[in-house]
Amino acid sequence: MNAHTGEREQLEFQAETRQLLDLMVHSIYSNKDSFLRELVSNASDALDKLRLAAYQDKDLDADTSDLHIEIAIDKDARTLTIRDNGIGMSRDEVVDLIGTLAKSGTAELRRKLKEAKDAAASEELIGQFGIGFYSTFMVADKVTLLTRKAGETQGTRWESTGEATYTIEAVDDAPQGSSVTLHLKPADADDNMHDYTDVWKIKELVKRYSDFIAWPIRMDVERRTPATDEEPEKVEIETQTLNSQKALWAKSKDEVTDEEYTEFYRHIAHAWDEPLETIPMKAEGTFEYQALLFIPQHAPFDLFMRDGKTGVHLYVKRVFIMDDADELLPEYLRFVKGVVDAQDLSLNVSREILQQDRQIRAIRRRLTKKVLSTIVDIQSSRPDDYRTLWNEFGRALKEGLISDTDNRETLLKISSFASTHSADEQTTLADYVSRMKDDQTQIYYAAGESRQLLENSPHLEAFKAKGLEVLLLTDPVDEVWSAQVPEFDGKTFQSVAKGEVDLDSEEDKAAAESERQAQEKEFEELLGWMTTTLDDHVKSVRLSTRLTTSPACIVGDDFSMSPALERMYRASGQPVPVTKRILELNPEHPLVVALRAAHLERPGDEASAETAELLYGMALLAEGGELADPARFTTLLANRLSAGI
Ligand SMILES: Nc1ncnc2c1ncn2[C@@H]1O[C@H](COP(=O)(O)OP(=O)(O)OP(=O)(O)O)[C@@H](O)[C@H]1O
Repeated sequence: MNAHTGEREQLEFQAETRQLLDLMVHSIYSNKDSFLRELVSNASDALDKLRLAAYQDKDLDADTSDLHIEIAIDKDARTLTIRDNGIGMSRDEVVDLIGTLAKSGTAELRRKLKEAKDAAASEELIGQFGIGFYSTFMVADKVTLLTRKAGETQGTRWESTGEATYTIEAVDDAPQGSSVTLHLKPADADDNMHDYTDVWKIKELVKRYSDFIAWPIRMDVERRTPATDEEPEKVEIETQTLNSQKALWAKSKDEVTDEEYTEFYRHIAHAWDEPLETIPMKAEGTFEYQALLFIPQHAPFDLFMRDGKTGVHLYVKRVFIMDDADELLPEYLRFVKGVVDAQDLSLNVSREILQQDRQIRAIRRRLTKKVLSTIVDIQSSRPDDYRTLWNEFGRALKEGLISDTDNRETLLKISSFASTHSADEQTTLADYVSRMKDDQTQIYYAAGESRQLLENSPHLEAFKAKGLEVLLLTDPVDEVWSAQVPEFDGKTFQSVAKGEVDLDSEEDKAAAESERQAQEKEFEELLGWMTTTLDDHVKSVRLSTRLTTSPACIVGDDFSMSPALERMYRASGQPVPVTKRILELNPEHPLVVALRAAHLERPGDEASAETAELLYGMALLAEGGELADPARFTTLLANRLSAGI
């Protein structure tokens, strides 16, 4: 749609945006000052983008001679304007970026905000999602955005009161870049709403939130010379630069305050919370670079989304090159935010070049090791922070167990898992090993969809009876790493649902073995017959050493895929052949004993075949599996029950 100057259109906000705006207007967030940080942050990004665009496209018709941010106050009109001469936005971009919430996950944010009971909970959520431009409606009852994209001639004016609609019109004389004018609500000290037309307040906020911004933030300030006997009062306007523009990553840790680090983190990560840990790094020598990394306190909502963002920005000699430089850290550390400033790369380095660059690979190795060793330190010295970190990012870190064999040992060390040892505390592998029984040689684990399902699964019966601790793994990624990681501290990982388990202690072994042989003989006929009868469903039927109370369970081969993993692959659209597993029977269970007797007495009896099939179905249900034909199962069950009554 093309509009010309004078044609003002009224458009509606997308429903989700409207609700989010509503929350902003009625201001659930107590730190109202932060709108300024958001606007300055956006302006700074726009300047970064323009510098880069001009560098990459020599023909771009843009003015890059004095890139800066300007803040203007109009006390009489009660407006505050934040202006930049950066990249600007086209009309379509304004509609897309400002009129709709293009971000995925917005619906989720809204739902969670509704559930959030108090301001603290809301703030936490905003920290997770970020609300950027919309934060202006916390302090303004009308916002005007005037913008012109660098290289284009026509500008756009957008205006809204934060209600259902906004207006948009084309303008001919807009300067390059964007200016956002806030028509301020009345100041209200009780509601943390300061007077944002107060020069000192603005100076203080810029200093506090945006001092490190690399571009000058300027403001015209009145300078009054008091009247003397000879001269009347003189009022001059002086343009001041409010920020020091110092790159924090180039400073050593003791030169920077925690507040400065926090504000920088918020700028770089588009976050509203505080970092859990700040990691400054400096490398001199062959590859010179500085890095400043942050581990957040909260996982972003898109941590597990396909197009989720990675967090490290690349600079070359202080010049912003790209955000989301995903070559700088492995994917499993995508929650780490920050910047890397490399000295020896070319300014027009592309993503493709990054992938092959030796220096980048060396930086990536160093950063990875540093982040992991930092987590090791947090684990040993700040248990509460470690728990937060693991709860938020453990699932991502466990992906590293699969992809990063170089750091596997460290990753195993920092991992924690639920276990049968405690109902609410997770355990490290080292702690598990310290509790192992004298003759225990393996680390046992059960993998599945929920703790409850695993705890009650027949697979765990003998482990429980013998007091053996079992890790309870419920993340999809657990199924994958546990099958690939060979060992921890010399102990192999053994699934309770795979292979044959031998839980007898050394002294009991001989007795158990001879009893087993006797039982094998006794049940030989039944097992052979059941294997044939259930041929469509299972690979074989055998006696179990893991059951104490259930009649039967189903187990996989040592290397077969578990049913949960099969379902996961199928859900993601990958074809997976059906693997037949093994049905194990509990030779002590009355039902199994009776079935053996019935089969011997009346071979070929339909009732025995039905009972065999029911046993298989029950074992499947007990592990949380799904019946292929539930209607048939219920019919068989009804038959058997009525025959018994
Ligand atoms: N001053 C500006 N100049 C150019 N583009 C801008 C400017 N301000 C905002 N934008 C565009 O609008 C988009 C949305 O801005 P908004 O502040 O809502 O979110 P954000 O900065 O992307 O992320 P966050 O919500 O985490 O702050 C930006 O990504 C940017 O593309």
